[in-house]
Amino acid sequence: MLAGGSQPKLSVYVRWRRLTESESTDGLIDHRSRAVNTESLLSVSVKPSEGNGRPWTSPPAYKAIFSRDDDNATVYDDTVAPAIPQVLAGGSCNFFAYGHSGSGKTHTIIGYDFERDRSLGLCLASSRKLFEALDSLNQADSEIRLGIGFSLFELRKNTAFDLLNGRTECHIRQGPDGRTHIRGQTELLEGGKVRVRPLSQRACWTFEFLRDELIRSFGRRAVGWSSLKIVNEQLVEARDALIDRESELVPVGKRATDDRIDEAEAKKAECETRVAAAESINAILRSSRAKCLGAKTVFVDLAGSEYHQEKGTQVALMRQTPQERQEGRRINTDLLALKEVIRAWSSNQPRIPFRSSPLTMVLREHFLGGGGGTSAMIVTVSPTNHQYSAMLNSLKYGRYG
Ligand SMILES: Nc1ncnc2c1ncn2[C@@H]1O[C@H](COP(=O)(O)OP(=O)(O)OP(=O)(O)O)[C@@H](O)[C@H]1O
Repeated sequence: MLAGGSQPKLSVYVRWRRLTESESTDGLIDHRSRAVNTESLLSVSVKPSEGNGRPWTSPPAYKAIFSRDDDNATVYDDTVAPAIPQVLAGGSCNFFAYGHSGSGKTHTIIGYDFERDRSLGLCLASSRKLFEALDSLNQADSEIRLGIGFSLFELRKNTAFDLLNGRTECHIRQGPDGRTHIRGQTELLEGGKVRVRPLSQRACWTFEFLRDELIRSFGRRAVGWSSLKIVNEQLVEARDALIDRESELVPVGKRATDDRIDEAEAKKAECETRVAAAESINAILRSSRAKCLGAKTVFVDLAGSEYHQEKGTQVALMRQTPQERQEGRRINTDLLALKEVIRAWSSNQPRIPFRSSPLTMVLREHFLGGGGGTSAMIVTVSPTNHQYSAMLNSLKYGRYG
């Protein structure tokens, strides 16, 4: 690994993917990194070893470059480990993996080998460290029991799929409080009550339980299309309100007569309950002796960057069906919106365009709820010549951090 210096608001890292068994070492991209001085960020120069791709040199933009030989534990030590004290002090941190399909985003964020500690993805390595710290806090104070509330969902088009709850479809809405809410279906119950299911959050008290839940629910993601996965880990306490958010019983103001709920009343009741739930959670957060309670760590495994096109650029894609083209356009909109949000947020602009896409709406509170936390993007790239243009696209996206 090669490391640079200074601390921008979003740290950007580059990770070269290890070669797979079917890839030969011929035809590898020639790449070098350099820092102007020890304080500066690194600049990367790339050119294909054969073929006619143009050489390119980035401005100083990257905090560190991970080589093909660096494993997940090395990436964790440099990117997430420094943020753990911030999370334990109540801050919130965001980590994104950006890159073309097959470049190693899921390998980095989730991991594929759960038996070897050094292979755990960033979200599991982080929760393992957090559990070690929480165990000490729990032992030191018998009146508190801290754990991690974890949620996992996939974002496709305008819908979030709750992977902890059988891949239930959830809708992304902006509430009157300006915050984004991910809500499942509204069901009518007996006695004129409505159940509004928010995105599930599983309370975990041990690392092993969280890991097994993640492995089990991760298998429920859609296959065959490059999708976007978000893992959210929040520090919680074993008092009811935080854990019982999974089902909220809301009395409907007006009893339904012909099996149809008065929509306005249901919406009002939903809103009131949400406010009440938020207030009771806030009361717990305020009264708790644990200053880390409520801190969040978010890991985002972005969709394949080959769909990302800036105006005037052309990226060659395989032959696609109309449905794939439509989904590709949606991915492109999300990635472009995220880039604009990062750009505005990193340069402290007064207006950040969070409402431009469902992805940025969902990430809004994570960007704004920083509270002394860190944000980082790991740009994953393949070292082979035939993925030169996709690799270049990814490096260029990451230089704006
Ligand atoms: N740094 C690495 N070391 C070893 N194997 C890797 C590394 N990066 C990726 N791989 C392997 O390459 C394959 C593709 O990686 P991965 O599934 O993480 O790609 P991806 O970017 O998430 O792709 P997609 O966008 O299609 O989901 C996997 O088999 C993964 O284990």
